[in-house]
Amino acid sequence: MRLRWQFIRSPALPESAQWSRLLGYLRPYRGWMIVAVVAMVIGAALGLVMPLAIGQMVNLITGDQTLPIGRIAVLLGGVAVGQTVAGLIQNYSLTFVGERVVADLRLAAYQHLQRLDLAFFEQRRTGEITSRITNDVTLIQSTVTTNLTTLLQGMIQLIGAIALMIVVSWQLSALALVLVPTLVLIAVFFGRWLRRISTTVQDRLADATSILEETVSGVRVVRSFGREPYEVERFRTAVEATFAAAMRRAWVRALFQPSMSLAVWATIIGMLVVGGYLVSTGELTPGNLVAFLFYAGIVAGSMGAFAGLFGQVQEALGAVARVFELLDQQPAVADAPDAIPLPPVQGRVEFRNVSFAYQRVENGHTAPIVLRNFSLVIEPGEMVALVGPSGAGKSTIVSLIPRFYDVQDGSVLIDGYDVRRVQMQSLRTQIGIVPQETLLFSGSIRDNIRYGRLDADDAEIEAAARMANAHEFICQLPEGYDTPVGERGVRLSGGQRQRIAIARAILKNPRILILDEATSSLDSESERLVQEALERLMVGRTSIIIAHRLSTIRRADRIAVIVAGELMEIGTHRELLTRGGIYARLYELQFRDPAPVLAVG
Ligand SMILES: Nc1ncnc2c1ncn2[C@@H]1O[C@H](COP(=O)(O)OP(=O)(O)OP(=O)(O)O)[C@@H](O)[C@H]1O
Repeated sequence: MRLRWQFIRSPALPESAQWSRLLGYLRPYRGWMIVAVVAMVIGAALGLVMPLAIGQMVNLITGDQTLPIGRIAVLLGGVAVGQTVAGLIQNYSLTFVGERVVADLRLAAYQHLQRLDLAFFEQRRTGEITSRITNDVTLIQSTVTTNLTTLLQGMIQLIGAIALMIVVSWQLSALALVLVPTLVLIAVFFGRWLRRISTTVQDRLADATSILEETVSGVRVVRSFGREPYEVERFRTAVEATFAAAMRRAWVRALFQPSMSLAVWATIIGMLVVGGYLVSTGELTPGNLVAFLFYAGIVAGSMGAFAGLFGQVQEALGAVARVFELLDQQPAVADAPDAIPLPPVQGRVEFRNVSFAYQRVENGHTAPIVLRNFSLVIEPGEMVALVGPSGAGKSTIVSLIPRFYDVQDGSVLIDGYDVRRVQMQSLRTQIGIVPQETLLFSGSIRDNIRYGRLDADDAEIEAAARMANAHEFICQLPEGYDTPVGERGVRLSGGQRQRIAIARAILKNPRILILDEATSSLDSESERLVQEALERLMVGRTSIIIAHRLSTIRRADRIAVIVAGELMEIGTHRELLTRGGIYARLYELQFRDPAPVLAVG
């Protein structure tokens, strides 16, 4: 199924504005474009000389010709060589411009993507975003280059050929004026029909592909429910639908070719009959008749090409609109124009009367408030554990510190600086995040740790890995630090990935640390290694932990109990227990429940 894009739509640009914007991308390469256009004009002009030369050759054979054969041969040879060279130059320069524009657009779109806020990514499917930067940009490539020049070339040839046809024989031209457009109309009719059916074939194929994708990535679900026969049946239905659509297309294609050749032959015969009559009356030389037929062919070819172009240009216009829409997407969270760099901080984090709701655009519903008048001050070097039921807003609270989202009310302050007043880069370099699930990028273990600080040398990486209790297991991998990880690399266990994340954070050396403790329990040895690494990491930093384990909570300087987006209690473990409130109840539950999880989330 194809979902519609859910971009926050800026008013769509009119087509002409999109064209001129697209042409803007050609501007840096106008030198190459000029070369291509000149080559194209020369090629088209030579193409128009060719029938004349062939006509002369025919006249020579039939004895109606005065030009010596040597001259004609040189002319024909020259035209052929000239056309080849012009074609070569045109192709190369056009490909160059096309590929450059694609590369520039892709880069611009990717750079823009990196500026967009997290909410943008959460509201869209990954495939849709990547498709804009890959498929849509590629579609544009042919428009900006080949299609534009084909149009230009076709026009030159069309006008030139019609003019020469009239010069050669006005009577035949009048006939052609009726016959050739009929031919083109037939081609256009079939072309449209074919395109419609082709779209259906593509849609059916996409249905089958999405079943394939879903069941490959969700193979565990399929197996665990024993749904293999069901999935095969689902796939079979989709494949058969594709087959049926493809056969309808085959039928139209099969009909297309003979009908077209019939129409072409009828046209040629018509012209030959009238032309033959004109030759017999001496009004036309045989060579001119041949030349005329060639020009008629060129006219038909150019008209057919225009018809084909129309569809392609429409398709490309859609792609252009989609790419520009992405480029025009404004980040909801961006540096203020007068943002200052955040100086190195001590690490005091303050939430001052914060109210927050996620802005969801697609349903038009008012987003529920997640945090209500939330205030909390965390002193430099302090370790605060956030606890509370699932969905209480713990992850939301920590995501406001690096300004992943902007608050609707109140403010988040770091060392007294409002996070909206400072440059995001300077803010985020001072914050380290160790998530529940660590994403490793494709590359080696070393590259993945270096992600914490790109200029770190090998010794620093190793030291960080040692502190994170990761050095030992890394050394046991087949290629040590150079072992590839990620999609096609080794698969690391949950505990190992966490220790890589900790090593990254150690290398980054941030003043403020955000930890989202993993909920899935590790085996006790792995747990001990992770805990030890975390403790080393937290020393001397402000740490905010979304805590799930009692051991972590006990160690915290203060525990903040969050329920439904509000701070219900705060204090040390002991204080909160003696208070006998929500925390005490949660703690009691903890003892009745053997799982070492306080906040289920
Ligand atoms: N990216 C998001 N977009 C929209 N709503 C969200 C988003 N993330 C969380 N929410 C909603 O905000 C509320 C708070 O979620 P949050 O993840 O902060 O809770 P939590 O206490 O961290 O829960 P858990 O322990 O289960 O992770 C929930 O109702 C959730 O549905």
